[in-house]
Amino acid sequence: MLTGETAKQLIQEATHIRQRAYCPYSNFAVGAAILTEEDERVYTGCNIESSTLTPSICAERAAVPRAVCEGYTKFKMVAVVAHQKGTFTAPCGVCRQVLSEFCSSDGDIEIYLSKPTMDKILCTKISKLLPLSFVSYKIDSVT
Ligand SMILES: O=c1ccn([C@H]2C[C@H](O)[C@@H](CO)O2)c(=O)[nH]1
Ligand SMILES: [Zn+2]
Repeated sequence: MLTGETAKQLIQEATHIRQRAYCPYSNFAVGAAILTEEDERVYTGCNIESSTLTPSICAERAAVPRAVCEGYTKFKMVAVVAHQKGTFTAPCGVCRQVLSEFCSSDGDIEIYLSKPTMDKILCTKISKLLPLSFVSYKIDSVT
């Protein structure tokens, strides 16, 4: 359970798991941490690559099954940590779709993008990263 500066603690958890990244093909290590709405649990993941590349899994999607298998399906916040010069590392399209499945009861997820140094942190939300996602597409609300 996180208290106090929750987003920063979540970024620290993502930074920690990033050390476990298995990324011999890209050499690009990513860590992700999910804070659940229920019980404020934290579940983390790192990217895991395959020599055949296609089955590689992103850090965000490595963290999701750890939360869901423990019974947590409402995500309040997600932190993503990588080290890319001059830009933030944002979740890929597939991860955006997967995360949007598990929005908290307000219908959104806060997303924090950071480097391990935390010198700059970008705060956004899944509804901004993936507007009109498949799960939120309600035919009656579109005129
Ligand atoms: O948000 C992201 C972006 C990229 N990657 C991984 C996929 C691949 O292993 C490596 C290079 O794209 O980084 C993630 O895990 N999360
Ligand atoms: Zn991804």
